Amino acid sequence: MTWSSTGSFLIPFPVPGSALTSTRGTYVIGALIGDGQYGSVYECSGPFDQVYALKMLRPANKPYQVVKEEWSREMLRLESFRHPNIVYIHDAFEVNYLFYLALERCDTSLRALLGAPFQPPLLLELARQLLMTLQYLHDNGVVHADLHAGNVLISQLDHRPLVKLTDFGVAHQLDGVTRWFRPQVANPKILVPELVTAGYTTTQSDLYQLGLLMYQMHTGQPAIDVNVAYEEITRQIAEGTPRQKAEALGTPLSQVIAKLLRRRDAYRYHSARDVWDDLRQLRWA
Ligand SMILES: Nc1ncnc2c1ncn2[C@@H]1O[C@H](COP(=O)(O)OP(=O)(O)OP(=O)(O)O)[C@@H](O)[C@H]1O
Repeated sequence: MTWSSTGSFLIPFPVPGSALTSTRGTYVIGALIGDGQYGSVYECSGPFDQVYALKMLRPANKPYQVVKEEWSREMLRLESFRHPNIVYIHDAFEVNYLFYLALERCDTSLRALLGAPFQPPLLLELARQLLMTLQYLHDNGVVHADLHAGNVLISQLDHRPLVKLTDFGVAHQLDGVTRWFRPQVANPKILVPELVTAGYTTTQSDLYQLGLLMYQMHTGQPAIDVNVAYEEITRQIAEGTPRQKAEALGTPLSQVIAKLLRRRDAYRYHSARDVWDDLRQLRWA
């Protein structure tokens, strides 16, 4: 049995075969799909034998009340969205001091597909769906702020790939302002220039993160080397290395990616819609 330390008490994590009951019925835990920084995701079977991805928020030594607030925020946010490219939430519940979200089970994540250059039609289709999703979020004043390849899930992989954006634990409601001043983040996967140099995030930060994803889909390589010290990562970002790498590619798509990766958020595309206006006109050799 796996044990977790949450401050003063030890709480057992669920194991395959165990059952968890919410007001909507019983969920039987299956295999662990994966672990992230803030959660563990299990395959599970729901009250009508449907398959879900059950995300358990990892207590990670945070006080009970803090974890509960994070879970509640993510649940309310997911419940408020109605978009075909945002992962669907079916249930949310607490069992034995642990918090769960029963989510639509997707086939894979973008992270699992990266490693070699994507064929242009696939890249364009994934970018189109991500742009449509970001425009929806930004129109509703929400910054995702955690747009890395592990959070871009994909369904119907064998048929017509359907993007499902997930993980709104960090997402922020801008409430009329354009900049969200926030504590520095430790996760190099989600750093953006304005956060590194001025301590804020904006809707255009999501476009920068999309630029990083598109660069990697286009080349098979990350635009930022994250296997180095944190200071070196922030230096690459502050000095504009990703944009320079994109420009050096010299392909039609690379010009769009380079504009997404501009250091100054004001010089990037102003909206996801503007990005698609350029992308749809690209001609591939
Ligand atoms: N609804 C889902 N369907 C299928 N797989 C999922 C689903 N949600 C998450 N996963 C997978 O579970 C794993 C863990 O996800 P989680 O969101 O906890 O962390 P992460 O995205 O890997 O990293 P981080 O915590 O840094 O964001 C990932 O491999 C992710 O692709």
